Amino acid sequence: MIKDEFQSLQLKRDHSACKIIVAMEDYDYLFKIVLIGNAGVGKTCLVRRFTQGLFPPGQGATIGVDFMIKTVEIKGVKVKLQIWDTAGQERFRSITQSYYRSANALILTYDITCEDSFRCLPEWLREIEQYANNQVVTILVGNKIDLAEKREVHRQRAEEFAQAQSMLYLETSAKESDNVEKLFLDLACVLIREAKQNTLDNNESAPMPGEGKNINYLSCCNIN
Ligand SMILES: Nc1nc2c(ncn2[C@@H]2O[C@H](COP(=O)(O)OP(=O)(O)OP(=O)(O)O)[C@@H](O)[C@H]2O)c(=O)[nH]1
Repeated sequence: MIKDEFQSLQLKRDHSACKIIVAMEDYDYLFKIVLIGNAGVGKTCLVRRFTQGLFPPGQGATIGVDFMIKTVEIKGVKVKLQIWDTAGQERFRSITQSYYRSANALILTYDITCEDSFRCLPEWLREIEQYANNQVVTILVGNKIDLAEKREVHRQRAEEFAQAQSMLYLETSAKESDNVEKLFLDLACVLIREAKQNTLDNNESAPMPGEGKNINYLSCCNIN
């Protein structure tokens, strides 16, 4: 009797352990995506639009780093996206830099209505060069396209800049939900392709920051 109870307990334990393992492996890929860019360009709003389907009223500045998770399915492949939202304010730079290293993708965001946020891009690229691994996928995002009448950065100029830096380019509106889903899903698609080619940086033998290689990601996904 005691033995039976013990066996039943063992079975239950094995069963629950099994369940935990199933839950832990309930995705095919896990990717870390980090949003960077000047304060106020809309990084948090992009993340919240994608993960929660809302545009937060009176969104305050991010303090340090925040993260959210969303699992998506692309052509039968389950992809867990760990999305890190960093503070754009200069005073948090030393904290946020430490998140670049293990990122699979970076979303470098600027505000199309703010020339200054575009002018700072070379500075952000230097940060990427210095702190990210050289296989990171980088996409340049011009946010706030709902404010077309206030546009200060022409699309063509931004596209040319992105192309010169071997980055993908997309314009979004977190407010109107334009291209937000596309941004994350297309990025996931690129990352799946890279993972399949075994070129993602997920291990100790990863190249060190600054070893420098730019990558063109063009074919499988339909960014632009
Ligand atoms: N019109 C419009 N406003 C936006 C959009 N995205 C964000 N905003 C507004 O821009 C302001 C800053 O948005 P945040 O998402 O906090 O910007 P952030 O880049 O995360 O800022 P930090 O956390 O300081 O780095 C907020 O007032 C938002 O309501 C957008 O697509 N359109």
